[in-house]
Amino acid sequence: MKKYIQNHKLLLTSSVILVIFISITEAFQAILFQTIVDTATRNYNLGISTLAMYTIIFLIAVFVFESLSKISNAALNTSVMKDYKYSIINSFLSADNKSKLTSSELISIMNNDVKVIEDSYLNNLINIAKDLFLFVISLFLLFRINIYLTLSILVFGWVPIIVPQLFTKKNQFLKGKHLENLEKSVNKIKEIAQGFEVIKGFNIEKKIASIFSTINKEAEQAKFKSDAFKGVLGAISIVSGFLMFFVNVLIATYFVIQGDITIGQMMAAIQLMNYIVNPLISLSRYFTEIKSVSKVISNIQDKILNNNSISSLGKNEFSFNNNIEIKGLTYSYDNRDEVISNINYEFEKGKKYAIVGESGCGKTTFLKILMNQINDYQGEINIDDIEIKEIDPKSYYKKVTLVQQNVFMFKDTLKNNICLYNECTDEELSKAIRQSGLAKTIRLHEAGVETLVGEGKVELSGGELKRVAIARALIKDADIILVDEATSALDKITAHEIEKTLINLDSTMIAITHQMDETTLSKYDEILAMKDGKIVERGNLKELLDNKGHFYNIYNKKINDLKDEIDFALENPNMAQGG
Ligand SMILES: Nc1ncnc2c1ncn2[C@@H]1O[C@H](COP(=O)(O)OP(=O)(O)OP(=O)(O)O)[C@@H](O)[C@H]1O
Repeated sequence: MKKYIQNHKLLLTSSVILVIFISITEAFQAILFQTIVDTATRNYNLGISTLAMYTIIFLIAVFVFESLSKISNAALNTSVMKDYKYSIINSFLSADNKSKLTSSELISIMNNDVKVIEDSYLNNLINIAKDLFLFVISLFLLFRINIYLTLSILVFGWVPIIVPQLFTKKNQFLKGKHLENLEKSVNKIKEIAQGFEVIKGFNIEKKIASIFSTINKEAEQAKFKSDAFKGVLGAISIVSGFLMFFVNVLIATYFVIQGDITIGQMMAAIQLMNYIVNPLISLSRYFTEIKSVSKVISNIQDKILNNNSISSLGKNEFSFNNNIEIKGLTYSYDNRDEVISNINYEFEKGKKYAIVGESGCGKTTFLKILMNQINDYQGEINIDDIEIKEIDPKSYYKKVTLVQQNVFMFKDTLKNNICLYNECTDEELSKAIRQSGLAKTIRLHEAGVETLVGEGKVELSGGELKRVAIARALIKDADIILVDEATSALDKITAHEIEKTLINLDSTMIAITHQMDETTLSKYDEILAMKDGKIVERGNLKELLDNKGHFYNIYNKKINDLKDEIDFALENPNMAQGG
């Protein structure tokens, strides 16, 4: 956090200078007060107009310094928090997949933790500067009035500082619990918003509302405990402050009776005592709050800002002219069972490969490794003799693309969703639209490529989303397209069309497919049949069917499943239509 504040030295300096001026004007109020009272009690001989003029100067000074100080503080807050939030998002985007936070954790950090830091750290730093100056100036002025009063304050003044420090740990603990529960509550709210249709569709509104109610109750209770403890802590500070204040008022009264100070000086001393006592109370609170929020700051630092960026891994430029050679590729999540087990294979440039296999055999994991999303595997993956880990990920992602099962859409225009905020010419865009088969969709909407899509806007069908993903790959002129079940959740005709579109592209394509129809599969140069993390068979469709091995079994099972589906639909036309 210090680094972010230091980056705005000018604003920090102006904020500190302005609070010094505020402290001086506030302390001057005591002197003005003393002058007025001593004039009233005839110790001074000043006219009312002179006193009025002093008062007006004082009011103008307060207005100018207060407003300038607030503006400067706001500018400092805005600039520091802007940089801090940017760094968090930047670190989130540079993190590798393993150390990435979940979306709820990120939202919670950006909404809750950052706000706590702004309120309890940044604002308190300026408050500390202000109170410190007010304390020093007031002490100096009081010293000039009476040395014994000053000494008494210096002795008793530590009470309100020391007492709350005894409770810092408990305060930190309660604040931590509050944030922890708040995060759980945010997660649930997000789930409710995302799962709206499932909740309605299965009539579980009441159950979900009741689960939320429990989580929300816990969050509110944790907040209450933290606020209540903070309140009691504040009360303890205030009482210790009052104790010190009244002891000193009594001492001042004694000096007036003795004739050592005037009534005006006593009034000024009381005012100055306020300016000494109050900062002492506030300072201890500010320090306690800063200490408790430092845990939140170090948490953000550890969780996200200290993440190793994946861009620090490889340095070589990506180039693909020959082949991808895989040797002894083995991988297991968290050192458990092997999900990918000793794969040896060679993909050749320009060819189309289909990966088939039963659910859970490791197809997606294999693709994630090829996509450089997982890089703690054993074995080697060499692209034109350069190991993927040695290739600069930025240059890799320029030419390798993944068409995922779920295509994420930004709430923006179709054009921006295809070009993904990169410059792309009208010709490039039209070509990508034509080749991906999106032209019909775009013609349907009046605004064409400027049509707003995404949640709450035009929602694209499953097939159209897949076509957007293909258009993205075409726009970046990808050398390698990895496809993770591009046709899942699509009807047979659309699925067939999408797969046909992909097969007709020039790029090298490695696609997980569940399309067990002869027409599609026969178009692939090679089919890889996977089982238990291994490639157990390879060859073109005819070869694999002739082999009558693992692929043959999967293929036949799918065909039989399809036949059963058709028979069921014929026997139960109503149910089939409904489902
Ligand atoms: N992030 C993860 N952490 C731990 N285990 C995982 C993780 N992702 C996948 N697995 C496990 O690894 C195995 C292979 O999963 P993978 O998704 O690669 O299979 P798949 O063949 O693509 O399955 P499907 O066809 O159902 O998508 C499964 O047992 C799965 O539970």
